[in-house]
Amino acid sequence: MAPSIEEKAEMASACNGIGGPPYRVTVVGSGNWGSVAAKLIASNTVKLPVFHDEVRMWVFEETLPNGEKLSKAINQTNENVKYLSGIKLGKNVIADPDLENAVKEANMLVFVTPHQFVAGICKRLVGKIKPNTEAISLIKGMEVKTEGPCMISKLITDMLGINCCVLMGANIANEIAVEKFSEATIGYRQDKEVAQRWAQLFCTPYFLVSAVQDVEGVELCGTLKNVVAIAAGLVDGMDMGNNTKAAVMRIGLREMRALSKLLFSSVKDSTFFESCGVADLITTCLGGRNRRVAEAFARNGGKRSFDDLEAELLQGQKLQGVSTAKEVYEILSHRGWQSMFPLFTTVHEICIRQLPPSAIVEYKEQITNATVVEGVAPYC
Ligand SMILES: NC(=O)c1ccc[n+]([C@@H]2O[C@H](COP(=O)([O-])OP(=O)(O)OC[C@H]3O[C@@H](n4cnc5c(N)ncnc54)[C@H](O)[C@@H]3O)[C@@H](O)[C@H]2O)c1
Ligand SMILES: O=P(O)(O)OC[C@H](O)CO
Repeated sequence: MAPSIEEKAEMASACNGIGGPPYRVTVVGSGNWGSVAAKLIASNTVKLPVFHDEVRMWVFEETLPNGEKLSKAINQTNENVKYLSGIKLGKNVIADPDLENAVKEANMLVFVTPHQFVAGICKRLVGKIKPNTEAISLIKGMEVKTEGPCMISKLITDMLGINCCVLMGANIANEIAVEKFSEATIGYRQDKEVAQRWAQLFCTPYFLVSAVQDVEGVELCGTLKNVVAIAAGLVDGMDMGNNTKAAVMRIGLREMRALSKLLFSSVKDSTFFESCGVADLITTCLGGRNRRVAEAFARNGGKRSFDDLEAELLQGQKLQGVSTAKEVYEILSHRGWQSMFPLFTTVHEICIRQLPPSAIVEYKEQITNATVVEGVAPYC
């Protein structure tokens, strides 16, 4: 049985000497994964004395078809009726549509929104968060600025002046929501203790978390695999079979590793063998949303846009792969690296309908002739 509030306060006071649990968590985001993350976290905060029971979850407010506000519906039903219906989040999850109010007491912030919204959210949070707050980003994506790529964890650190770890992995949210076993990887910069606290917050018997000292490696794995997932979906949409899909995944993994290492020399090879690496690539290419929408795109012969298909098939959930392919393309073209990354380049050109879906395997000439990236064995 979970301890009572009084018992928790007593235990916390014994373990921190100041009375009351020292850590208070807010989840910034409430989409499909955001809601599952809140559920995972809430199941731990009620049990562990170092955390306040309550988990605030910031909701980007919207009006449901019945006229009700989403945040109110979540608090009444204890379910995110739009993004994760049928799953109880835990009574200690409180939906809050007021961003400032949601973060004002927290000293552990979990960022989990589609990557295109993070800069706007952080702008609103400047000067509004408590000193010594720690953050973790579950967001798979990056921004490209004039000076080059900026990972989301770095953007959070730069804009808010707080340390930011990352958590990525083979984590299709709907499967974790029904407590099917999976693993995840935390990437941390220096402070192992902070990483361990995040692991404590997320770990459950069905969600095992490990930590590696490689923020950029972990985050780039989570980000770049979405581009490969688009390629895998295109292959599925043209019924090209398992061998072709495996080939695309292998080439994609190779490009993920090569680009990550070119962008950040600190990235470790071993990171690609963690859950955030090859395992996430596999699950995304088998069962993710990027794969699914790309399959529909190819089945339509590229006649309907990704935006159109995303809106129809995902009902408000967001794809990350199409915008990431564009961001990667910007990096590659700025540096003249397109020929070294034929799969990434071709995915973008298909997404913008400059090339037909079938081009996903027609670029093999380029692969054969591709410049070999330092440290990466030749393609053929
Ligand atoms: N869903 C998964 O299985 C999964 C698993 C692991 C990681 N992720 C990553 O987590 C991140 C968040 O994904 P998700 O699945 O929780 O979200 P989602 O795609 O299910 O939902 C979209 C969210 O964006 C919000 N939104 C819409 N317009 C907005 C705006 N202008 N400003 C702020 N928010 C707005 C919506 O309210 C909703 O909460 C992504 O980077 C994704 O790649 C997702
Ligand atoms: O559904 P996707 O394609 O956004 O992928 C979900 C997760 O990132 C899988 O780990």
